Amino acid sequence: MVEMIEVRGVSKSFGSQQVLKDVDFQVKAGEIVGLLGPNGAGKTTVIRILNGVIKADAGTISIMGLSPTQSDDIRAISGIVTESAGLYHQMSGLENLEFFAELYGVEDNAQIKRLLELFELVDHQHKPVGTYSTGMKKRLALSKALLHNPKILFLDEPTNGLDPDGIKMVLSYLKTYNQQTGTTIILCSHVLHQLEPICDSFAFLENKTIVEQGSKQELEQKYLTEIVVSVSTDYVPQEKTFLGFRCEKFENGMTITLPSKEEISTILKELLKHHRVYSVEIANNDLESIYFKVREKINR
Ligand SMILES: Nc1ncnc2c1ncn2[C@@H]1O[C@H](COP(=O)(O)OP(=O)(O)OP(=O)(O)O)[C@@H](O)[C@H]1O
Repeated sequence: MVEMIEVRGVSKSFGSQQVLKDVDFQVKAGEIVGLLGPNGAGKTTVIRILNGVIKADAGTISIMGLSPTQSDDIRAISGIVTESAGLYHQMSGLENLEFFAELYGVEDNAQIKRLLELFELVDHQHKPVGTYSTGMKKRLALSKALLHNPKILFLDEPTNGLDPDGIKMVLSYLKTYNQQTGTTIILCSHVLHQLEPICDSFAFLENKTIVEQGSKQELEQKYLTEIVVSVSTDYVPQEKTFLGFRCEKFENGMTITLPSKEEISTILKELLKHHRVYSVEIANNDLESIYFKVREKINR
């Protein structure tokens, strides 16, 4: 995959407050990248700089070979969804899309119909947007951002305000859209576990800079120095170790701490000689656990 976005040494201050310092990251074409960090870390600021809404104080940025200062060209190849979706509430969903399609010079008449179908808004297209649920508004805002078939989609906290069903729905639409069209998607959020299933890679923004970037597999390899395996079994450990590995009992089983995944089969073989095993799960390889490891390392 080729680099779609290349950010090098970007810094930004608002007055005397430095928000970004030497930010580096890359995004490959067709990837879904999660830009993750706590509240106030500067995620929105990064998105606004990439879009040319505000200017960086230092550093270089290339978006498909363009600089964010070429804002018209950037707008032509990208779409953005922010918290304030910029929809007209007194107009219907369809009228909103027709209005913005004309504004963006979208000539493909079938595009609105396609998006209404993709985001399951056909039945609601004639209702005023003011009567839409938060989830429907998000889906309409996504449709609006995708009217001109952008190559890159920027999403600022796309799941904010949604209930669990709404979150699942919006994220699965995004994944489907990415797979169907190959559109590169950058989304920022402070809710790590939500983005884990849909992102190909992650960039962690902390202490004003990107402290780590990589795919889940790359991050696991780098940060998971031990594996905690949760085993549901009828075996009840009497000791604090099992086959020499640290273990702890819980109601229907035990957790065992192993130096690597390789030892999982060793402990299972031994257990299955005399006991039943109902499930085996790695308990510490979720994105949140890895993120805590990254933070531990940088704050050391
Ligand atoms: N236009 C501005 N003028 C002054 N300060 C600003 C401006 N925009 C952002 N900031 C400050 O920059 C910091 C980073 O803000 P930003 O919105 O980029 O963070 P964020 O990571 O997106 O946060 P959140 O997760 O809460 O949305 C905050 O301290 C914020 O107050």
